[in-house]
Formats: sequence, structure tokens, C-alpha cells
Amino acid sequence: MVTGRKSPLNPRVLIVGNYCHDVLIRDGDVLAETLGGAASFISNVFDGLSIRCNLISKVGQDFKYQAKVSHGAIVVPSSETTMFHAYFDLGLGGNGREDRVLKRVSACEPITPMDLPDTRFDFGMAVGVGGEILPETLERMLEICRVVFVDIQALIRVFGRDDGAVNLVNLKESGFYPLLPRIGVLKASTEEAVFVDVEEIRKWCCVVVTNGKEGCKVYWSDGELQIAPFLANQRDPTGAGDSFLGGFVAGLVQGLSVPDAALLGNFLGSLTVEQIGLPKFDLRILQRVRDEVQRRKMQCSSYCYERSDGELKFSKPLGHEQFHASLGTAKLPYLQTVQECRCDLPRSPNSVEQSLPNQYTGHPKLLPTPFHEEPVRTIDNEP
Ligand SMILES: Nc1ncnc2c1ncn2[C@@H]1O[C@H](COP(=O)(O)OP(=O)(O)OP(=O)(O)O)[C@@H](O)[C@H]1O
Ligand SMILES: O[C@H]1[C@H](O)[C@@H](O)[C@H](O)[C@@H](O)[C@H]1O
Repeated sequence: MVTGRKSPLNPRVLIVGNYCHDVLIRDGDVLAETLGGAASFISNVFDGLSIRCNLISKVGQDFKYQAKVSHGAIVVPSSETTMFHAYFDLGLGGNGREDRVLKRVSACEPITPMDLPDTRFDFGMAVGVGGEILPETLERMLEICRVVFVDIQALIRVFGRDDGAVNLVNLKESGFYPLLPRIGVLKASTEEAVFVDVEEIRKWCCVVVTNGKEGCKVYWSDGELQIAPFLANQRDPTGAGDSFLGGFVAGLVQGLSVPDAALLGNFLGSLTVEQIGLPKFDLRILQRVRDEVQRRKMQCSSYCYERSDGELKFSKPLGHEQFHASLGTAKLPYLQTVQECRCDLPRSPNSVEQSLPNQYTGHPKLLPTPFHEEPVRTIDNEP
């Protein structure tokens, strides 16, 4: 069980999920071929914020991006790299949201418990995209990681036998349901949240539901909290949820409160939708973000986590709105205007919007008590 304590000094993070090849298609034309997979978007955020992490991902010999990724993947000679075709045909969605139809056209082999390092981590992230995370893999992650963050897409995706069409099943029907009380945070998009009984799950773990340009909402057993979004000119929604989760966990790893970390997640999500495929973050923005996070940590250290009983304090962290404003300002000079933006993929109406009002609280399960110091086994594929 995870308790609400200060984040350990040098937290160890484990990301588990396959890299993939993404092909973005509209009206029969290939718009882009890019590196994909939640693991690539999340490690991109961690790299951008200079946070160390360990990553377990499997690919085939056909993997095109081994030289590009900062964390090498395990190459499985007998397997192909997971590949998705994402169809962005106009008229999809119909609800004002940027929906895409996904097909998994090839799948690398699953990540098994044997593939995971035999060492302890403070934060674990189960972020599969193509069915590569098995119940036993998640179970092993729960054993070796103090707190585990799970993207629901790793749990509820099923794939059409003939065409690989991605469909979703109710979480209760997945083999993962019994593990839920042991996870720290379940992240779902608004579309995916329909496949979960949030009212039931929130009694066991923190649930974060992202909602595109509206930002996100954090639910826990006896409260919920809306976290404000940031302005963005959306060009491609792919990976927004992944970068959100990367930013959220990166914030917690650095000792931010849950609302501040979720704000950082929203910020990274908003940067991601402005580019096609895996984003190249502007170095000036990243520097501003690192500075703002440091400033925020200093501000909060005096009141956010310090309670004599060692539990998190669940009152509004002063300056949360200011933190939102500062991050927003960091991005503003570089925010592409609608005219400048080459919209290769359909953009949702009103994607440039004012922030929503914000409330505050936090969740006790999210900051791990550090494991006793143990020798770190070097993971072979870590650079
Ligand atoms: N158009 C947008 N404008 C501003 N912020 C956005 C926009 N789209 C996404 N975001 C940010 O990114 C976060 C995640 O987006 P979203 O809810 O679309 O995730 P998702 O559907 O899981 O994405 P994907 O499956 O494409 O990775 C949102 O909570 C929000 O903070
Ligand atoms: O690269 C993308 C991205 O990781 C998305 O979050 C996921 O839904 C897609 O399956 C994947 O192809």
C-alpha cells in the first residue's frame, strides 16, 4: 500500500509498453508515418524535463526508430513491430472531438514478467497500446513498483481478428479487474471512461479522466477536481493522453502536488496536439517549464506536504492558479496562430479556448514511500 509521503529524493521510474509504428491516414492518403506508442511519448516528456527513467519495450527487427529513441527496445527477431493505421477521415466523431479509427495491423509479442527488471521502482507506468501488457505483467509491476499508473488503453483494447480494428471492452470483462484495488492511478480518456464504472473504481484508486481541450478531471474516493486546460492549436491529437500522463507522473516524481502535476500533464498534452506525431518540444519552453516546476516546488515545500503525521495535506496549494498562468505564459510566445498553423489533420472547433475555473485537492495514494536502498541492477537496454 502506498502512503502519502514526500517523494523520495531520486525516484526510480519504470515505463512498460511497446513502441510502435504509426501511419496517419486521411481520405486514403498517408499524411505521416511516425514513431508511436505511449512509451515513446512518455519518455519524450521525461527526456524533455531531464527526468531519468527505465523503459521496457519490445519491437521487431523492422523497427525504424532504434537510432532515434533514447531508451533502446528489446528486439524480438521472430516478431514484427506493432503498427497502427490511424484513419482521420472527415466526419468521424461527430461530437466535436477529434476521433480517429485505429487499426492494429501488426503486433509485437507481449511483455512478460520475465522481461521486467528484478529490482524495485518508486513509480511504475503500465502503458501498453497493442495488448502487450498481460495481467501477469501488471501483477509483477505491482510487486516491484511502489505506485503504478495505468493507462486504461493497455487494459481494455481488443483487436479485430481480420482487420485489427481497435475496439474497447468493459474493464470488468478484462482480466485486469481484480488488480484494480492495487493500482495507484487509472488514466482514461473521456471516450474510454464509458467502459469503466468510475463511481466504483474511484473507491479503490485515483481515476484521471482527460477530456481534450477541456483539460482533465481527477476523481478519488470522496472528491473530485477539475484541472484547467491550456490554449492549443490542435493539428494531431495522437499521443495527447500519453504526454498528459508523462507530464502528470513527471510532476509527481519531482514532488509536485496532485493538482499541480495534473496541470503539468495538461500542459504537455496541449503542446503535443500542436505537432504531428511525436512532438519536438521547443527547448525554450522546456527550460521555462523546468524553472517553473522548481519555483513551484520551493513555494510548496513549506506547506504542501508537511504534516506531522506524514500524510499529504488536502487543502488548496496556494498559487495553483499562478502556476497555471506561468505555464501558459511560457507557451504563449510560441503558440501558433490559426493562420500559421498548417492543419494537416482535422482540428476540433474552438480548440483555442480560455481556461476553465479550477478547484483543488490531492490524493493520498500517489506519493510512494521510498523502498529501502537496494543495489540498482542496470537494465540492459538503458542507454
Ligand atoms: N485541443 C486541445 N487543446 C488543449 N489541450 C488539449 C487538447 N487536446 C488535448 N489536450 C490536453 O491533453 C490531454 C489529453 O488529451 P485527450 O483527452 O485527447 O487524451 P487521449 O484521448 O487519451 O489522447 P490520445 O489517445 O490521442 O493519446 C487533455 O486532458 C488536455 O490537457
Ligand atoms: O502512438 C499512438 C499513441 O500512443 C496513442 O496513445 C495510442 O492510442 C495509439 O495506439 C498509438 O498508435
